[in-house]
Amino acid sequence: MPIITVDTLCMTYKTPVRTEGLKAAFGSLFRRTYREIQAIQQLSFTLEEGAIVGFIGPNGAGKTTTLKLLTGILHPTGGTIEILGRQPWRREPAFLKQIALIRGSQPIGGPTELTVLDSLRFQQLLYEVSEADFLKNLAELTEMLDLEPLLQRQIRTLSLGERLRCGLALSLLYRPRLLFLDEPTLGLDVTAVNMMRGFIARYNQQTGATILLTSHYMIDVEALCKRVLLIDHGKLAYDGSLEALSAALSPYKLLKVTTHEASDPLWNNYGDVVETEAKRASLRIRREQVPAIIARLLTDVSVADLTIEDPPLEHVIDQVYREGLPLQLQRGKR
Ligand SMILES: Nc1ncnc2c1ncn2[C@@H]1O[C@H](COP(=O)(O)OP(=O)(O)OP(=O)(O)O)[C@@H](O)[C@H]1O
Repeated sequence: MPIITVDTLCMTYKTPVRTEGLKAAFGSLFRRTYREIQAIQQLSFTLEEGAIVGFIGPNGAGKTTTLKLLTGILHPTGGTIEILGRQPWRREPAFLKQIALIRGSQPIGGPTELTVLDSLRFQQLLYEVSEADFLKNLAELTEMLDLEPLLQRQIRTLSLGERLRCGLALSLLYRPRLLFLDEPTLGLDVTAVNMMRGFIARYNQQTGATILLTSHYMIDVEALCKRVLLIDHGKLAYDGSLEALSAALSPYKLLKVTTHEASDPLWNNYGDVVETEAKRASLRIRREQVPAIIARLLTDVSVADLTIEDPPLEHVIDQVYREGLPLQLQRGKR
C-alpha cells in the first residue's frame, strides 16, 4: 500500500501582469490582467513506505511547487493527492504530525531570538510530544547531529550549516513518518554535506521514514536514492532507477589502462582514445563491448592496472536538462 498516491495533479498559478510606467500602475488598481502559469501538469506517481526517492529536474520544473502541494501549503487546481490516507490541503493536525518539510534555503522558521533548546521545547508543545519521548528523541538527535554545543545558543547567531542541523532536529523531534527534503545540502561545505548525507541515510534506516529528496547535486541523489522521479516543465519525464537512466543516457564506459610494455600499444585498436600519456590510456568503449575488449587487452598487452568507470552523473543529467530525454526513455515509450 503506497504512502503517497498522486493522481493527475495540476497546479496553475495566476499572477497579475502589469506593463511599465505610472499610468499602468494606476490603471492596475481598477483593471487587473492575469497570466496563468501551468507549474504542474497531469503529474501521477506513488511512493512506498520506507523509500528514499530523488525528485530531480531543471530550474523551474515544478519541484518546489510539488513539495508545497504534497505538504498542503498549496491547494491543487486539479487532480488528487492522498498521503497516509489524507488530503494534504486539509492540513489536519493528525496529518501534519506525520510529515515534515525541510528546506535547505530556509531551515528554521519562527523567532530567531530563542535558543535552540527553547525552540525544541516550543516544538514539543506544538506537536504534543510527551516528556519521555522528548527526552529520548532529543538525546538521539543531539548525538546524531552533534547538537550539544548549539543547544544554549540563540538561533540568530548560528551559521547556515548549524541552522540546518537544528532545523532537522526541530522537524524530527516529533518523529514524522514522511520527510520532504528540499535542497538539504545547499550552501554547505564538504564536511557538512557528508554529515548531512550520512544522517539522511541513517535516519531512514533507523526509523523507516519515507524520504522525498530534491537536490541539484547529483552526488546527493546518487548516494541516497535508488529511484528517481524526473520532472520537466511540470510533467513527469522519468520514473525509475537512477542506474537505468544513467546507463541508457550514456551507453559508454571509460576504461583506464596502464601497461608494462616498453612501447605503447595501438590504443585505437581497443576503443576511442580520450587521453594518453606514457604507458597509460583512457578509452571510451560501448558498455556491451567492455567484456570482450578487456579480454582482448589482457591477451595482447601486459596490463599493470585497469579500471572501468561510468561517466560522471552530473554530465549525464546536465545533458537531459539541456536536450531532454532520448525517445526510448520517455514515459510510455520505455
Ligand atoms: N507563487 C508563484 N506564482 C507564480 N508562478 C510561480 C510561483 N511559484 C512558482 N511559480 C512558477 O512555477 C514554475 C515552477 O516553479 P518551482 O519553484 O516549483 O520550480 P522548481 O523546480 O522548484 O525550480 P528550482 O529548481 O529553480 O527551485 C516556474 O515557472 C515558476 O516561475
